[in-house]
Amino acid sequence: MKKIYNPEKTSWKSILERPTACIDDIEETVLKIFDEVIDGGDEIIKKYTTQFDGVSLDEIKVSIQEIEEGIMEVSDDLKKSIQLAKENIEAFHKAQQTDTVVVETKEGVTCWQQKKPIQKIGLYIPGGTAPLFSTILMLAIPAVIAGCKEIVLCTPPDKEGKLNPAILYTASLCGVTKICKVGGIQAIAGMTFGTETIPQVYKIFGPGNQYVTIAKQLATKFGVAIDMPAGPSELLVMADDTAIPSFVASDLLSQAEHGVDSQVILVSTSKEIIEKVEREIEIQCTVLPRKEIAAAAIRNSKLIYVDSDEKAIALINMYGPEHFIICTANDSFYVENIVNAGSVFIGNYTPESAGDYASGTNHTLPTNGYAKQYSGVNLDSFMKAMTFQKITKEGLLRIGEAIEIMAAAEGLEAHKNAVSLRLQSIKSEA
Ligand SMILES: NC(=O)c1ccc[n+]([C@@H]2O[C@H](COP(=O)([O-])OP(=O)(O)OC[C@H]3O[C@@H](n4cnc5c(N)ncnc54)[C@H](O)[C@@H]3O)[C@@H](O)[C@H]2O)c1
Ligand SMILES: N[C@H](CO)Cc1c[nH]c[nH+]1
Ligand SMILES: [Zn+2]
Repeated sequence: MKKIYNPEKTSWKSILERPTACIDDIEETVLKIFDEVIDGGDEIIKKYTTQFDGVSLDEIKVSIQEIEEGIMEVSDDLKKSIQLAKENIEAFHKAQQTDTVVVETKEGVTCWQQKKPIQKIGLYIPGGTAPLFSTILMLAIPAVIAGCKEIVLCTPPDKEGKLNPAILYTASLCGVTKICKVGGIQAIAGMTFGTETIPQVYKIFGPGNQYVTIAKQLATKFGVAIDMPAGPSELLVMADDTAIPSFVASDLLSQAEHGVDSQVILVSTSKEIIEKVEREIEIQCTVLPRKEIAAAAIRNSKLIYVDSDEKAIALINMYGPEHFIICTANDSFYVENIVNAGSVFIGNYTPESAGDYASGTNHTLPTNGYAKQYSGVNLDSFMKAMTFQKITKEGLLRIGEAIEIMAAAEGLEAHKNAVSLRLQSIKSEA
């Protein structure tokens, strides 16, 4: 891990650099695959699945038999754990439902706003190096609460062309019926343009590696909406000398093991804590099954010493981490002053893994600094806020003249007429 003991001597830009590839590096490949999928549909999806996932698929859609067999393979312990997580995620996302907002802005002029579900959505579930069935909970649960009608799920197959049983169990538990064995850029192309098997959707959700994330971003040029750029995982821990080094190291490694392009950062006001955490990372990393991946991500990562909380928070807000853990005595300072982070974890006993799986919050979060302008997935992500209005004759008499004057000032005579004709009619009745 790169050690930075004096941020004043290093440019903040270089401190905050991320290892993710930039859009230009991948754009050409994505647009080529998009073009081919538009013309060739399922055949092209299968061709790229062979190229990138190393498997030749007979069928893209998972059959009912495959789902039933998968469900039987999942242990009771895992089923119970998934159900506990589901309860918490459901409770937290149900509580995000809002009532219709109704306002009579002037007597006779009633405006209201009501949320309506997005009818057709696509869920991308990462599966390149680990089958992230927990992401199904994070996406399908709010989608069902919102009332989305058509939910398609895409996730990469393994080398035998199969999906992990826990993916099949969780999808079926959450009410997803159409599951496609396709990942990467080709999955995003399928859901953006539609193929014989994969339905075209209005909005694509879900995290993924750089290929998936950049494909999602480019897909928006073709009319589909996306939740946000949710790419390689990140964690920033702020620790003072009340932090527990082994806990901090375990949190940093938890996000480092996601992928070689993940990045984890420790910011601390204690040089001693930095040294201890660094040693703990070395010890804990060696026994991890994914130690090569974690070690590669750790090489992208940084240990930063700062001499004040004010400097620390300025740096953290400039970085905008996906996950932010606060392990300091004065945690309220950071809670009050953090403005750019996807999800915040407070105290020595709030591991980031809790939010990844089971506390109730959503783990699909903005990365790469996008926490500055995007929220993580939440119930509203699956809905549109539609507005309605109803105006009585009396109401139009109250606001009509203002509309006429404004329309005339914009030089839009037809707009003015739409009011004037009605006002004349009302006045002639009186
Ligand atoms: N931000 C979030 O909310 C969040 C949540 C969970 C996971 N993640 C991230 O999701 C990612 C999951 O990555 P993953 O790779 O395990 O699974 P993935 O499903 O995102 O990607 C796998 C796919 O990438 C494609 N691919 C691989 N190499 C390619 C190449 N050279 N060219 C074109 N396509 C290629 C393949 O088609 C493969 O199916 C990790 O980076 C993890 O950190 C982020
Ligand atoms: N930490 C990931 C989001 O960056 C989510 C996840 C799923 N499974 C384990 N972790
Ligand atoms: Zn994780």
